[in-house]
Formats: sequence, structure tokens, C-alpha cells
Amino acid sequence: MADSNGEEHPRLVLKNFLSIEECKELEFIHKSCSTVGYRPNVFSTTLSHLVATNSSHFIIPFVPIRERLKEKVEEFFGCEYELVVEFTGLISWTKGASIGWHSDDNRHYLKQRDFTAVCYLNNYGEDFEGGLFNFQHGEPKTIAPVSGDVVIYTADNRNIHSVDEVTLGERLTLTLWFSRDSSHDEDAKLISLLSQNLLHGSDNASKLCLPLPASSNMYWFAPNQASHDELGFNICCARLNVLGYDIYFSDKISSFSDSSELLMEPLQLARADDLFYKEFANILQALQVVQFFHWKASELPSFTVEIAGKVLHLSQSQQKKISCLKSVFVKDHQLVETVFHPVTINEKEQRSFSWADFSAAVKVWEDYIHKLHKDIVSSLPYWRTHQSLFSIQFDGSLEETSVPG
Ligand SMILES: O=C(O)CCC(=O)C(=O)O
Ligand SMILES: [Fe+2]
Repeated sequence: MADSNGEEHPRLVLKNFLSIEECKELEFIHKSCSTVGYRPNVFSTTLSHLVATNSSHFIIPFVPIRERLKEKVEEFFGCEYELVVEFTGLISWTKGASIGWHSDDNRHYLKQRDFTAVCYLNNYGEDFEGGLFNFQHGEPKTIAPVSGDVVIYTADNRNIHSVDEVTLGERLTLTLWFSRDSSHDEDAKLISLLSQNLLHGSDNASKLCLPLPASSNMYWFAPNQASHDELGFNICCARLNVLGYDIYFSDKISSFSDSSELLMEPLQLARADDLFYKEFANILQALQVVQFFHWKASELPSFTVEIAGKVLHLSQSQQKKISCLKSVFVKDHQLVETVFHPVTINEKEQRSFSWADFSAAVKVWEDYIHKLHKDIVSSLPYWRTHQSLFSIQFDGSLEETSVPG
């Protein structure tokens, strides 16, 4: 690991550490739940944000991945059982995002960070352009992100790195920091949030799984971080738009003085001249179902679901209402294209859209969500006891479940 100057750069690149399916599932979660990030042109989904938006069940897919990563980092750096996860987040970078040379512990409030793991969830050259990762010294020098690959390194100045500006598309990673300082254990904080959130809900599982949007400014993308509503777009509407969907509010809601409140209201999805019958609880739920459908579209068998009466032809006045709404939530269509338009479009998926498949996916989505919900509710008591998030195989009987001693 020593370079020509005899300096050490403790780091490791692991090819195919995550399966393609794991990458796709995390991408689905990010595209359903992300908010505008901490820096320009960056979007993020943290685990505490998932809890705060009543989407705790989406923590489940992260759990085995965090576990495997921590094990690998401890093994490689020789600090078995010493580390806690300090932060877990899905982070995406779009056109204009970059970061210059830095180490990950380069602020006094980041000194607890000992190790970094960056998992690439999509592909350089396919999903985005630019965005190469570079180490200032030592080998490898440059890493082109490939989905499933992971780079781990010490967070100190032995691993100064940068990321080139993203020039096209959306570059997505799962990023974790690990600490030796147990007072920075993310798990303890999450378990406390989860306990408040999951133990106080009603028993109605579908209500519990209903996403609750955060404040509207967290979904507002403004160019150059201008914080006024005159420019930019709502990222949930924009993500729907780039996949070909519009939103429609029933005639019961006729005026919208405070437009940000409107996205908390029940709505329907439209596509071209069609209006789909299903009423979604709010924009986040509609976005989630659409993202789920696009995640699963290629693997779902073609369904012969009866959709007679489920798809209505939009009247002219309804179409007018839709474009009026669009101008409220998406001020700048060109900007949406620039930020979210994929580099390569799955032509097959685009051409073969059918409401019958969509309708069938809604049912599969419900089963998927309820399974995650069941898993997190069953796991939480064990997590509380051990003050740690770990994966548990529930095979129908809790008694047979093995938990660490
Ligand atoms: O996304 C990457 O490849 C690294 C990002 C990074 O350096 C950071 O977030 O500190
Ligand atoms: Fe970094």
C-alpha cells in the first residue's frame, strides 16, 4: 500500500460487493424518498429521514448491507468489533456537482470519522457522465463507478480524494462512515427514533406505511440554490414527469392558495390522455408506486389484468388543469431535463408501457411494502435489546430466530 514516497494509503476496492438487485432496490428507495441535499445539485436520503417521513420500513434493505460492509471494513483494517456506523445515506449528484481534494474527517465536527465506504449504485458512462473518483496519491488513482463496486478507505489525510464534476445524468452512491467512538453510533439514534415512530402508530399497517412528505422546501430544487419559488421545480413532480406521468387532483380540490400543501392531498396519475383511477394518498405515495413499477417493470410478467373502467380519457378541462398544476410545481422544464433525464433510456420499457402492467405492479408493491413493514416491526424489539441494527431471518416463526448473543 506504500507509494513511491513510502507513504501508506490504506484503501481497498471491492468489485461486485453488492448485487445488481441490491443496487436497484436502493435506487428505488432514493428515487422515491430523496430530498434536496446539503450542497448544490446533490440529493440525499438518510435513514433518519426515512423514519421522519413514516417510511421506516425502507430501512430493512439497508440492514444486511451495512452489516456486511462493517464486517469487511473491520476485517481489512484489523479492528474487529470496534466500529460503529456513524452515518448511512444514499447520495446522488447531478450536473454541476463535484468535490475538490479533501479527506473525510477534515472538519473538527467530523473527527469521529475513521473509515469511509462508498458503494456505487449505478454506472459511469451509462447512467451519468463525469463523476470520476480520484485519489491524490497512491493506487488506484482513478475509479470509474460501476454498480455493485465499493471503495473503502481511511477518513484521514492518507486518503485525500476528489470527485470530478458530473456533466450528465444522476450519479448514485450509498455512503457510510464508521467510527471507533461509540457515542457516534447511528444505530442508537435510529432505534430511539424508530421506537417513538413505530410504537405510537395505529395498528393499521397500511396507514403505518403511508409516506408523510417533509416540508415542501426539502423537495424544491432551485438552480444555484436560489431559495425562491420562482425558479426550479418540486423534485417529486419532476421525477414523475421525466418518466412520463403528470399529477391530477380531483375536482373536489378546486382552488390551491397554498400550493405546497396541495402535494399532501390525495391525487391521481395521468399519462398522455389517460387518467388512472387509483387515488394515491399524496405525492410521495404516487412517486413510490411509479418508481416501484419502473424498478420491477422488466421482471414482472405481462399481466392480463382487467382494467376496463380503470383508465379514463382526460377531458380538455382536465388536461388544462393538469398543465396549470404543472406550471406551479415545475417552473422550468428544461432544468428538469438537465437534472433528471437519464443518459440512456430503456427504450423497451418506454414503448411497452401499459396500464394493465402498472395496475398489476400496484398489487405487487402493496405486498412488498407490507413485508418490509412486518420485518421492521418484528426486528425492532431485538434491535432495542441489543441497541444495534442487524438482520434477522424471519421464516414464519419468531422463536426459531437466531440473534447474536
Ligand atoms: O461519491 C464519491 O465517490 C465520494 C464522495 C465523497 O468524497 C464524499 O462524500 O466525501
Ligand atoms: Fe469524501
